[in-house]
Amino acid sequence: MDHEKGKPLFQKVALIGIGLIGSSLARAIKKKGLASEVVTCARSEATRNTVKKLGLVDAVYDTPAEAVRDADLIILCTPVSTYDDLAAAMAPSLKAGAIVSDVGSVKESVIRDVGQHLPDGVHFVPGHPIAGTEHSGPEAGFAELFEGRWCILTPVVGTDAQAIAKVSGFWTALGSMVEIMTPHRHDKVLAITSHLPHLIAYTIVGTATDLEETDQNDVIKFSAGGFRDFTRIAASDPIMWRDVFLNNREAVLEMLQRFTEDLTVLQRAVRWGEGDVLEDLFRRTREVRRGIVDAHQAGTFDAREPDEDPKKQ
Ligand SMILES: NC(=O)c1ccc[n+]([C@@H]2O[C@H](COP(=O)([O-])OP(=O)(O)OC[C@H]3O[C@@H](n4cnc5c(N)ncnc54)[C@H](O)[C@@H]3O)[C@@H](O)[C@H]2O)c1
Ligand SMILES: O=C(O)C(=O)C[C@]1(C(=O)O)C=C[C@@H](O)C=C1
Repeated sequence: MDHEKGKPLFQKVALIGIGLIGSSLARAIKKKGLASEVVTCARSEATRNTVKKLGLVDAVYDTPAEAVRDADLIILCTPVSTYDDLAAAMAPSLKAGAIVSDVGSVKESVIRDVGQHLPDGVHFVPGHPIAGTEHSGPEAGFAELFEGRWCILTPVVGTDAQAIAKVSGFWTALGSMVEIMTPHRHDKVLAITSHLPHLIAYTIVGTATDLEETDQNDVIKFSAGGFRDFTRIAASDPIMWRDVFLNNREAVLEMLQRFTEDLTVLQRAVRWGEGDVLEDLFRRTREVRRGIVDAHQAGTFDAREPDEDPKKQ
């Protein structure tokens, strides 16, 4: 379903949560004219005032129930452990035919937590934009965040095809490329491509900061290259990531097990001076990186290099 320029895809969009992802959506929807009205809700008066000051939406409510009234599209944009309570709170106020979606970084638990509360006649099309930064809050968002990025949709079998097409058209209009997959596959793929890298970054930065004070000072002083890249990832929102690991436990543990075995092989190679083992792996991984860069250049992959993102410096 293509977005006809100048014609909104939805009358009213309600964003539940307005941090990095919610505020980026608000900015992008406004910029591209995808909705006649965009509203949100926030728990604290301070956040409501910030959102008003930034002019991100048409109205800011205190509760999700007020925000979703008459909305055609509702997108949950809070940490995934909040979804259960939020879905319960907003369910009685949803209009018939409304589409509920989300941006959560895990999908099986979200389908379980949200799906149980939605009334008949409301469509649920779970989503996950593979786009973000280490920053959080309403000031951190930007309208271009989703451009050239993948958005994965994980509707369950039997979901209304028109609702899926509308959500897919919405992300395409935001500049994303859309892929549909099962929630199980999503959680497994993201466990290795996103969740484990974050866990490793949190670990390595934690290990470095647990060193004796003199070593620690040098770590900070000389952190220009690889370590600095890890610190960017390890600066990501603690609550969001706590919730990811609590809600994708099995897939993360499976990937962590494989990772630990591979790390042990490398540990052994270092200990016994097995240069060929190290060189062989490093050659293979360099090819993976080159493949990703080539795919970027051919436009068949995530179109933007991370370094091009001004908010990530
Ligand atoms: N940050 C990323 O890189 C990224 C990328 C893709 C998807 N996601 C997903 O997007 C969602 C939001 O992440 P974010 O990066 O925007 O986080 P964020 O911390 O920037 O924003 C979350 C917002 O939700 C609000 N919030 C928390 N609990 C709430 C509640 N009970 N009711 C109302 N508001 C509440 C917070 O106050 C905050 O403003 C998460 O589910 C995350 O998994 C994040
Ligand atoms: O680029 C980053 O800073 C991100 O961490 C973004 C990233 C990722 O791991 O790729 C993080 C979490 C998401 O759910 C999707 C995207």
